[in-house]
Amino acid sequence: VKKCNLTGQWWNDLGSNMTIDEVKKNGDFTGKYLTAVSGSTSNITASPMVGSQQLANLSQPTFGFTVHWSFTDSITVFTGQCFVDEYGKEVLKTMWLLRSRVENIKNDWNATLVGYNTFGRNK
Ligand SMILES: O=C(CCCC[C@@H]1SC[C@@H]2NC(=O)N[C@@H]21)Nc1ccc([N+](=O)[O-])cc1
Repeated sequence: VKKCNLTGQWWNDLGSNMTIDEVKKNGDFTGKYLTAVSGSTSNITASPMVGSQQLANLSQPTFGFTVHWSFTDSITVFTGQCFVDEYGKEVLKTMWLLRSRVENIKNDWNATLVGYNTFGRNK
């Protein structure tokens, strides 16, 4: 049976590193996210994340998680699915929304970035 266990270390195409702690019986998990890139001038530090995954069929689960950036006033939500590729490698295909704080509601239109990241088990 193909299996994608989210627990452990992941690296994405930007070089960011994420560590997911044990996945609880209800699918919830916590972890730490160290981004390799930032649009903020602050020094990058590790940030806490919380998330959850589907448990229905343990094969190739969908999931989501939220990163509460510790160094700048913004939040990113990721959502995606874990796949096992033809070589048996686990791959996380994700899309994200990055919401930055803006001073004025007039700037709300310009406050959310969207993108995608692929994560693997090696740097
Ligand atoms: O920079 C930030 C917080 C860090 C975001 C990293 C993003 S999350 C999606 C993508 N995948 C990664 O692994 N890393 C990137 N916040 C921010 C950005 C821009 C501004 N801004 O004012 O332009 C303010 C805060």
